[in-house]
Amino acid sequence: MTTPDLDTELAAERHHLTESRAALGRMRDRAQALFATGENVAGDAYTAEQLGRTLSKRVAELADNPDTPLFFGRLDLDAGAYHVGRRHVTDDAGEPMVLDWRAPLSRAFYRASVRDPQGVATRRRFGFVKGELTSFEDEHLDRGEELGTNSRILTAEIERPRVGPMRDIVATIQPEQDELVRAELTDSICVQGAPGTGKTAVGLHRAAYLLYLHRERLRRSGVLIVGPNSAFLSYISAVLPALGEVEVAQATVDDLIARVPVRGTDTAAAALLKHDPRMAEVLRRALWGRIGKPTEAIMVSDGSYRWRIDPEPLRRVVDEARREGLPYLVGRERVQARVVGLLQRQSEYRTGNSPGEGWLRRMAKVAPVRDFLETAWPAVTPEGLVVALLSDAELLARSAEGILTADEQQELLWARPPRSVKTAKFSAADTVLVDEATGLLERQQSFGHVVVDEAQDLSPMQARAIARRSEHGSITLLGDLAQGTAPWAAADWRDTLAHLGKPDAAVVPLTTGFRVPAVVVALANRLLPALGVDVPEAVSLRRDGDLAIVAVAEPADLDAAVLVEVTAALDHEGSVAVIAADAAVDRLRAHLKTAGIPAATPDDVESGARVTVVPATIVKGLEYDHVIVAEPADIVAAEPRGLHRLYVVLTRAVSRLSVVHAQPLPQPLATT
Ligand SMILES: Nc1ncnc2c1ncn2[C@@H]1O[C@H](COP(=O)(O)OP(=O)(O)OP(=O)(O)O)[C@@H](O)[C@H]1O
Repeated sequence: MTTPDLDTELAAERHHLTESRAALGRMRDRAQALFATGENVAGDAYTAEQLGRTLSKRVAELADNPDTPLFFGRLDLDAGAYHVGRRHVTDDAGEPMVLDWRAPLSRAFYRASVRDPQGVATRRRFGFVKGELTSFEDEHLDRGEELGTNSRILTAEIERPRVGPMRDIVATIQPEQDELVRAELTDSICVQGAPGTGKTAVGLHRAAYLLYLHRERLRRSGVLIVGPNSAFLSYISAVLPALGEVEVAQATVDDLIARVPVRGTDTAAAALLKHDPRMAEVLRRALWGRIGKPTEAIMVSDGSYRWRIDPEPLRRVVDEARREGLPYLVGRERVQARVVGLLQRQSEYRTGNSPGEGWLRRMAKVAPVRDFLETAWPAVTPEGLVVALLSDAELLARSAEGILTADEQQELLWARPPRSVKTAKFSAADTVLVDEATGLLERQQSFGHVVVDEAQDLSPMQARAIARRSEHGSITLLGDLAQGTAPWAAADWRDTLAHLGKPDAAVVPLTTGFRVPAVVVALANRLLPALGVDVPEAVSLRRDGDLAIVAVAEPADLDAAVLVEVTAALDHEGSVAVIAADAAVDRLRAHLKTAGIPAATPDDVESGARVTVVPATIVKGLEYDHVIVAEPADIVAAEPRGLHRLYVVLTRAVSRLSVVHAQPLPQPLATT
């Protein structure tokens, strides 16, 4: 840095920060005032409500968090200097004081380099402590100076202790991440990245970026973030609001398809089969096989008239509607409307008058038309279709012929069919079948953009459920094949992309790790050859960090050893997590409690407790400064893809990892 008078310069920047905060405050006051008077100016109740909603959103978007810097960088271009920050701030004359990080001009902040300066003479990064500007760092690109990942401010940001929910990374997005964040709305992309390479961060920032660039369009169609579980969703839930985006839907795949309550269970084999893409074709056949060939005429009495439609034209109506390839219930409505149309034509011919709306509605419901529809194109619900398929061996055999073996069909059939659709005890896997059936029956909402995190665990049928919700939009798929723990986890992204209906999406790797220290990555990487996937190894940017392997003599000593590690970790700043096989979680939590250390659950990101005890099966996507893994052999033994689970568990640590074990370490870790 070669600034003539650092103090004066810093004072000037602080002044600009104070002024910008004040200007943002005035922008918020104006929005607030409009919000307060909105009801008086809007004509009717509906417009008033719409306006009120827009304005209250606007007020929320303009919220200022005093703990985060309003701007974090400055670009000196030929055309002048711009501060780059979380949102646009303008002075009372409308002149920019802070430029939104997503504005086209801000792009150079992330991408400019000595080789390609993009008009930038100097790039300045600011250091902050709790929203107070404390330092800055200049790169004079025009003089060939470039810090890259050696930036002190970037390093401090990456190494800062993690407490509470996930934070945004707008100040330090790296060039290869920025390329993904700013990809076109029409581009569907798949990011394969090792643990901690910023996939989640990239996905969330991409959502914010797209909303900025295509605000109106995406407000109408919506942006959806799909994550693996509710603990993960609450961990990431603060990022988009901090970026001023308060209106993005976040859901797990299960939330998305939750049409029926889950009250039943499956064998592992049946669940696997229900997530198999062959089931889509079986369901399709079961549904369309219901359509019958009209053999009888329809006769309708209408006052003194009698109308008749012969089987032949009825057959034509049904065949035509079938060929149109519409969702089943839309097709049914078509058939109904066309049959009424045929009646209408007869009536017009005979009476010389056009019948009114009431007549058309009545004809659609008369018994002969209803009876015809019930045989030719029967009504059905998604739940009804699934119940029928899983209860009726003959229907299943007919629908699955040449697709499922007899054994597979047997595996699917309910041992005791429910008495009615209402009393059916659907399993979690049945819900994907019900969703597939829904997609066959009716049109589903398609979002403008869908971000899917931890996508390696999507089953083909879950991928199809997401495909239906992004049919007219694009997707960002984020994941790591090495972290696939579901029985149907993907081995190749091309398969998942095909099921998602985006077979041509680019698969882009991210390899620089921002979370896990190099010593810990080296340990976790020992598992990679045993995981059976072809992925690039992570390269950690972090040289700090500690790893301790603690062997105890007896299983009975394990909890005490974990307690020692937790106590030691509490001497340092940052969050502490004990991660264990699910079955050991209650025991460990009780042990800590007896020792006077209350532990939070992972759902509770706002909890004041510094220690969290986390079941291995829900730790995916989360991170903690100090991680204590209790008995890795139990984590591996708990499930078929236990080694993959252990890989996930070991890569949650930001600063320190302690592995406490009484049993021998799992094979790949034991070899030193
Ligand atoms: N450019 C960056 N600057 C600062 N911190 C970053 C950057 N990129 C990522 N991080 C931080 O690194 C950590 C890991 O990021 P993130 O959770 O997005 O990784 P991931 O690839 O989704 O990991 P996993 O595979 O474990 O789910 C987070 O704390 C994130 O804030």
